[in-house]
Amino acid sequence: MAALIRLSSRPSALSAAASRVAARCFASASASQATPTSSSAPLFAFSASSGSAGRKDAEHRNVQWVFLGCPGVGKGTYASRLSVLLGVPHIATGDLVREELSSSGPLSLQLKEIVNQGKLVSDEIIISLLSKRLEAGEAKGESGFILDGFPRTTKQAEILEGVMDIDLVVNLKLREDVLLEKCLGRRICSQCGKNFNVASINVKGENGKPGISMDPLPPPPHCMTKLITRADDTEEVVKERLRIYYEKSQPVEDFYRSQGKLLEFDLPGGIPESWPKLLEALNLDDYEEKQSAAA
Ligand SMILES: Nc1ncnc2c1ncn2[C@@H]1O[C@H](COP(=O)(O)OP(=O)(O)O)[C@@H](O)[C@H]1O
Repeated sequence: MAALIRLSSRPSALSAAASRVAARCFASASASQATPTSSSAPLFAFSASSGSAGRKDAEHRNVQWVFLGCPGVGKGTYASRLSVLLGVPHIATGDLVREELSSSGPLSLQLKEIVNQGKLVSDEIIISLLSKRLEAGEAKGESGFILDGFPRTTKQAEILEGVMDIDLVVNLKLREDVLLEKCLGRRICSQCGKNFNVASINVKGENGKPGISMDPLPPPPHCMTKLITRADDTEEVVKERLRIYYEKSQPVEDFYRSQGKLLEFDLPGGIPESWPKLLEALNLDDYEEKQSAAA
């Protein structure tokens, strides 16, 4: 599929946009009326595999993509790989929440209770954390982003749409029984922060659903003794997070589907099978080869 990735010809002005995101959120009355960017906004077609003219031009910004998908689907894994490939920051709101949790800031206790029950943090808090991250990024000269875990409610999507042009929304999909196993197998290195997975998944196909196998993603020896499990990766909490995803976050898929921005991607297996297929779906397969040849 020749996915043409459309970039706005407007410069990103992240800082201004970030402040507007926060302002929008707190002005709740206007938030629900935020108008989605029309497809007639000044856009130019950009084939991400054909030289990325837009990204070289100082006047234009880098990609602004969103990753959607249930807990455990692999948003973080694929968003972070793409961020390295495209040279854009990977911004995961779950990471921003966990950073806040591990600080002794005033929000920490309040957030801990919400997150450990598998509930969503309020739109106000999450947008304030995201705004701060975007502002810090802009100060460092960042352009573009791959958002992971945001937006998670239609209100968040409307607020974002009111201030930024999202080029593409990738919706990662996986069977629910596999999602649960993947969440329960997830481990994080408490020192380097990298994610691993000890689950070995081998589910047979049934009732028309294809089978799926995924090898564990083992940590290197130096991380082995420092592995921790997220407090919200217990069976009970993962089931609650999945329930909340279907209730609150699935409508976000419809929001972007109706704008023609949603790329549905069924993961065919683990990273070795899925990564090349995802690049193909994004029309980035050549891009990876060119990048490694240039390195
Ligand atoms: N956009 C958001 N809106 C509200 N809460 C969020 C958002 N992003 C993250 N969180 C909070 O942080 C927790 C962890 O998020 P994340 O790491 O993205 O988990 P998941 O593995 O469920 O995708 C969520 O369960 C939720 O409490």
